[in-house]
Amino acid sequence: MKLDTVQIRNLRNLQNVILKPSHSVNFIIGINGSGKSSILEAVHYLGFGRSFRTSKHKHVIQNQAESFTVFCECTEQDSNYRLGLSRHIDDSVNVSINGLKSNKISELASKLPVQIFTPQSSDILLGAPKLRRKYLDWCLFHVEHSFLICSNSYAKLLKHNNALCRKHQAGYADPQRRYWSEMLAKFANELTEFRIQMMSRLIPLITSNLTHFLPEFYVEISYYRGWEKGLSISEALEKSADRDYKNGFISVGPHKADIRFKIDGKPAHEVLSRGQLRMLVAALQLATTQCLMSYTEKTCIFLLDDVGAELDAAKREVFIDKLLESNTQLFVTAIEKHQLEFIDKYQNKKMFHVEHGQVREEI
Ligand SMILES: Nc1ncnc2c1ncn2[C@@H]1O[C@H](COP(=O)(O)OP(=O)(O)OP(=O)(O)O)[C@@H](O)[C@H]1O
Repeated sequence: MKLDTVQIRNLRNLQNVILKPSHSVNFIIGINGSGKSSILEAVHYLGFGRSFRTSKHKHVIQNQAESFTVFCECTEQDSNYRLGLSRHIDDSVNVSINGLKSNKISELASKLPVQIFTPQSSDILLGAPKLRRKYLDWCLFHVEHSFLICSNSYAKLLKHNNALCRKHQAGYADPQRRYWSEMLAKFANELTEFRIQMMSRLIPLITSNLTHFLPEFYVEISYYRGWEKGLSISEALEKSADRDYKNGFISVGPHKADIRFKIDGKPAHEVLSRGQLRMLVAALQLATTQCLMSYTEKTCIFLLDDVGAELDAAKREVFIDKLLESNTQLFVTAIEKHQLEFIDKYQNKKMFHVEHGQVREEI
C-alpha cells in the first residue's frame, strides 16, 4: 500500500496537516518538539489503531480538542482506498474504510502494513519474549489469512483453561478439563505450525540482511516453541498439570514461545553494542518488509524515527537503500539535514520541514 495523501487533525501539536508524500522516500526535518514524530504517530495509528509512544489515546488528542482524526487516501496495485481513524476523549474509536464505518481496527490494520523503527526498537531484543512473538505474529497477520482466527481461538482457549486451573475442584482427570486441554493442544499445534513456517521464511532473509548490517558477526537464530523439546504439546500439558493447577495457570504452550539470537553461544544482546543491536533490529524489520513483498501483494509503509540516533552515516544509508529495494514507502525523521548527507542520490524523494506543527514541502 502507498499513501497518496495523509490528513491529520488535532493530533498533539498538529492541528490540520495535509501531506502528499512520495511513494518512495520522504524525509521529515525539524527541531526538537516541532512535530516530526507526531506525523509518524499519526500513520502508526492507521496501521495499528494505537500510538507507539503511549497507551493513553487521550494524551495524543490536542489539548482542548475532543478527538483527533487521521485520514488517508492510498493505492495498492490499481485499487484506491480511503481509510480513516478517529479517537475520542471518551476512549471510543471510529474507523472508516472507503466511507463505510466500522469499529474493527484489525480490518484497517490488515489494509495498511506499517512498521516502525525508533531508538526504542532494541526492546524487541532486550525485552520480554512477548515482543518477539508480536514481531512474528505481525508477519503472520499480514501473510496468512487464517492466522488471526487461529491465534484468537488459542487465546480464548488459554483463558478458559487458565480459569479451569484456578477452579481446583475440577481435577486434571476431569473429563471436562481433558476436553478443553485437548482443544488447547489442537490450536497450540496449529499456531506453532504457522510460526515455524514463518520462521523458516524469515531466517534466511534476516541472515542475508545481516551480511550487510553486521558483517563481522554470525548470529544464530532459533525458535523456542514454548514447551520442552521432544514432547508433544499434549505430553507437555500433562507433565506440567500438577504445577499448573497449583499455580492457577497453564505454563507451557505457544504463549511462552520465543525467538533466540546467539553469537558464539552467548545471547546476542550481551555481545552487541547498542548501535549494533539496532542494526540487528533493522535486519529483522527489513526481513518483514521483504517477506511481505515475496509472499503477498502488499508492500510496507516504514517509519524510521530519529534516524541519526545511534546509527552511523554508513548504516543509515544501507538501511534506507535496502528498505527502498523492498518497495517500501519510507518516512524518515531527522533533526538536521546534515544527518542525511547521502540523500541526493535518491530519485522521487520528498523533503518536508516541520515547524511548530506546521509542515512545508521543500520544492
Ligand atoms: N496533547 C497535546 N496537545 C498539544 N501539543 C502536544 C500534545 N502532546 C504533545 N504536544 C507537543 O507536540 C509536540 C510534539 O512533538 P514531537 O514529539 O512530534 O516532536 P519531534 O519533532 O519528534 O521532536 P524530537 O526531535 O524532540 O523527538 C511537542 O512540542 C509537544 O510538547
